[in-house]
Amino acid sequence: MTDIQILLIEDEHLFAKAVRKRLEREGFHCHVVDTLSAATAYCLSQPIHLILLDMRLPDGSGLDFLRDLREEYHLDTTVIVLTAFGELEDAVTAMKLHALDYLKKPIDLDTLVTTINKFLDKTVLTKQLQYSSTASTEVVQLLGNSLALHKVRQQIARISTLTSQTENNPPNILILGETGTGKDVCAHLLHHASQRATRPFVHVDCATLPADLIEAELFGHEKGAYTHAHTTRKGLIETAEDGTLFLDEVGELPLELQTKLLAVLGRRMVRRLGSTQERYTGAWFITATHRPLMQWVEEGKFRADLYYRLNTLTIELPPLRTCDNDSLVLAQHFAQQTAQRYGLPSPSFSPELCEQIQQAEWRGNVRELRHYIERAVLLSENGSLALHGLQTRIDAMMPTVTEPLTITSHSLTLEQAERLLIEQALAKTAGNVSQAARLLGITRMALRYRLQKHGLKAQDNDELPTDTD
Ligand SMILES: Nc1ncnc2c1ncn2[C@@H]1O[C@H](COP(=O)(O)OP(=O)(O)OP(=O)(O)O)[C@@H](O)[C@H]1O
Repeated sequence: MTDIQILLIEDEHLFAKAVRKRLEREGFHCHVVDTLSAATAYCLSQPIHLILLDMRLPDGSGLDFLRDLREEYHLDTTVIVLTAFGELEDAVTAMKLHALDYLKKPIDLDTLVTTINKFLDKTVLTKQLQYSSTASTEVVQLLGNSLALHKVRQQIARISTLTSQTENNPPNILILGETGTGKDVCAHLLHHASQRATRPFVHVDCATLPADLIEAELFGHEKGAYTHAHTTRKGLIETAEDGTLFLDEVGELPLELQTKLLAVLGRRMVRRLGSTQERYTGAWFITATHRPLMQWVEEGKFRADLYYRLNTLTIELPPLRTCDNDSLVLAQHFAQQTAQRYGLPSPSFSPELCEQIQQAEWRGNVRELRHYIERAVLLSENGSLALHGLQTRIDAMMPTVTEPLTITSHSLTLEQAERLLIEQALAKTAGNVSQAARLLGITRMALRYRLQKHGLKAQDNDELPTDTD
């Protein structure tokens, strides 16, 4: 990663996710917000090199934001405007407000990256970009001490043993998991541990490719196959050769393409659009999705036969909140890594910070934790990590008390109130001690102590042995 910080202001979540992933692959840091108010708060608190600004946001117009940025906050951050069809006038106004460029939607991600790189070429950031092209090849790992992560690493190792000994087509792998849990990392690890490590690894993000282009992108086309096919081009399946084709967000594939993909997996033959010739593909198919694919099969949104074909083997990445203590292990790793990268003093974690990191929900999983920690390290003084924001996040997750507690002659004792709250928390979390502890704002250890004190029992469905608290 470079230290180039990009802020994407966009409320189309799938598109935003695709852009963010692509930019991260290029070695940039990308933070996404979906409202102008969040964007303003972010711009005023974080160093940003570039803003990608959508014109229509739920709480106002991108132009007003740009005007405020320049005239009220006097920020000259470079802005690239993303406009939809018919918003050309807005683009012109944006240029007058010193936007660097505008790109028309649907945005081609290659063009977006080229535009960003052109901007970087022109600035003093060039050096940092050169650093990124070497750093982006940094070895990726799935870190974490939890049992759940350990199981994932074991699965990867088992598949690697299988695939490192044979030239035959390895089994298709389906990687499942919430956003930010490490599905990309997992796909790369599988590729690098296989016999194919030195061959192509082609990453296709099915959520990014526009529906009308995706078929030509995947299968390629002959010259003249359709209006804009001016040359013959091979598709991404062919480009993967006998390496790996990683179909990310495979749940987003339109149904008719699911049928075509099923045929490729069955017969291992690909035919370019407009061609009669079939070509063999020896690519290893790894797919990933954050969607509940099985449920989608039941709802008719995803082909059952393709689902079963894709998940010869399934790897399920656990959400960070179910991997006790991993958030802290990862936080310390990311903090150390960031400090080293920027030549900062080794960060120190106070006991309160450790506790807060462990109690936070991390809905965006490892990605969110990583970004939070990287920011905290960059903003910290003398290596002592700042807590800004995290406490607010935790407070926001705590249930709000709508009625003030009052003492009456027949009210509960403190002891009884505590027991009642614990019982309610356990009922809410179906007996899960970790989740109940989070709800109550105490550590798992503290909750266990209180459970014992009140003679309460909880269903222990946690991942780790209790002494790891
Ligand atoms: N266990 C882990 N150890 C170290 N880094 C991790 C781990 N899991 C994820 N990361 C890091 O978190 C970030 C997000 O990971 P990744 O892109 O693989 O997630 P993802 O599941 O593919 O997300 P999405 O569904 O949004 O595509 C990356 O920077 C990755 O290196």
